[in-house]
Formats: sequence, C-alpha cells, structure tokens
Amino acid sequence: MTRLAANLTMLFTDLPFLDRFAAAAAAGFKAVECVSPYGEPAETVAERMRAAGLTFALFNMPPGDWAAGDRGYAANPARAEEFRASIETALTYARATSCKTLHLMAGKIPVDADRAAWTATLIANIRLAADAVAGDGITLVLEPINTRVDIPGYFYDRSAAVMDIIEQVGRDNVQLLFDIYHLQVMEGDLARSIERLLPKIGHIQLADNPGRHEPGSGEINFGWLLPRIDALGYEGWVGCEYAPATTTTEGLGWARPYLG
Ligand SMILES: O=C(O)[C@@H](O)C(=O)CO
Ligand SMILES: [Mg+2]
Repeated sequence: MTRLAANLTMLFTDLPFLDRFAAAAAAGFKAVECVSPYGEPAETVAERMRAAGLTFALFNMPPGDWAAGDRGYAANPARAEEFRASIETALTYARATSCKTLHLMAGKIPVDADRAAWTATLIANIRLAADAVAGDGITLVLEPINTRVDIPGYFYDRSAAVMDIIEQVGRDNVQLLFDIYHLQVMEGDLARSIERLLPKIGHIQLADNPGRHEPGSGEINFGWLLPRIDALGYEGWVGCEYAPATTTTEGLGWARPYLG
C-alpha cells in the first residue's frame, strides 16, 4: 500500500512550520518530510513530531542560504569546510527525530566551473557524510532535479548522472531520491525508470506536471502509477512535495484512499 508523507515545506503553508505537524496528522498522514527543519531547535521539532504521532521520513542536510539562492553546496570545492560542519548539524536533527533518510544536495554549478573538480569534491563529501551517518542507520539520498523549470544550473538533472555518482561513491547507504515530478520534466518514461532503478531508490516524491500541483492536476496518471510502484515492491515513503492548487486540505481528495 502506498505510504504517503506530507512535505511540510510545501503543504499546510498557511500555518507556522511547527503547527504543520498536527495538521498533517489530522489530515491522516503518518509521516512527514521537509527541506529544512533547522529554523527551529531539534528537540522542539522532535516534540511536535512525537505529539502528532508522526514519523520523520526525510529532510535535507543543511542546504545553505536558500533565500540567497543556495540549493546545497556539496559539490562546491570552496565550501568543503562548511559541508563538513553541516554533517554534525544534520545528525543532531536526525537523532532527535529518529529520521533515517537525509537528502544531500549537490548545489548549483556555475557554467564556467571545472566540472571534474566539482565532481571529485562531491564524491569525497558524499563518502565523508555517508560514513559519518552509517552508524546511525541513516541513508543519504541524491535527487536529480529539473534544470528546465525549477533549479537552472543544478549539478545533476538526470537519473543516469546520479546513478553514476552513486556508483563512484561506492557506499551502500547512498541511494537515489526519485522525484516523479522532476523526472517527468527531464525524462518521462516513469514506470520503466522506477522499475529499473528500484533497488537503488531510497525515497520517492511526487507532484503532477505541469505546475507542480497535486496528482490529478496534470499529465501524470497517478491512479495507475502509484499502484504500479506498490506492485513493483517499493516499501518506502512517497513524499507529497507539491504546491496545492488551492489549499492543502481542499486538494487532498486524490490521497484519500492512502490516508488513515
Ligand atoms: O524537489 C525538490 O525541490 C526537493 O526535493 C528538494 O530537496 C529541494 O529542492
Ligand atoms: Mg523533490
């Protein structure tokens, strides 16, 4: 059965961040995910999560200064020190919330950067982080993000590019974050890709396309795809990472069969 997680960065945004946990639970979600829990103390986040009876399915390692344009920086040779320090921060929040999956963001690469040097930095940083979190049973996931609409310049936007990095890293606790929306924009052929990549998929996220709104608002046949993913044997969480077309609650009709 498809197990949905509410993405608290994009859902229930009419509420302050800490109040979104209770709202997600009231809507029937059993798990949540978000980009950045770091604006609140780890223990406070964990308390709200526990009080709502939720599991933290995933959050990102500290992604840098989002408002200034950062989308992670793990590939940036000039920020290796900052990346090292961010591992401890991520671990503190992961331990407090018992979160077992962290999204490591590579960042945006300038057009004139030395791609080989950035790739080497990324691989070294992923290994460092993967080894640091392995003892806590944590998996790092890497996400191909579309560079056509959402994050122009992001380091990788294809599943093959991320799979290549995962192979070069060579750590069992580094997997693929398959965001159905991003990979529909960049590649299509979703069901076949998921089937092929399944052994390496550590987390799935969804939104429809175009518009990045809820399932049913666009061209992706989620009524067929979600049962297919289930039938293939995927047992992880599916993060609802979309911008509701109206309000979160009004737009949850599609999810009713999967919510408690
Ligand atoms: O799809 C996304 O945008 C996210 O999963 C993310 O981690 C931040 O960009
Ligand atoms: Mg995503």
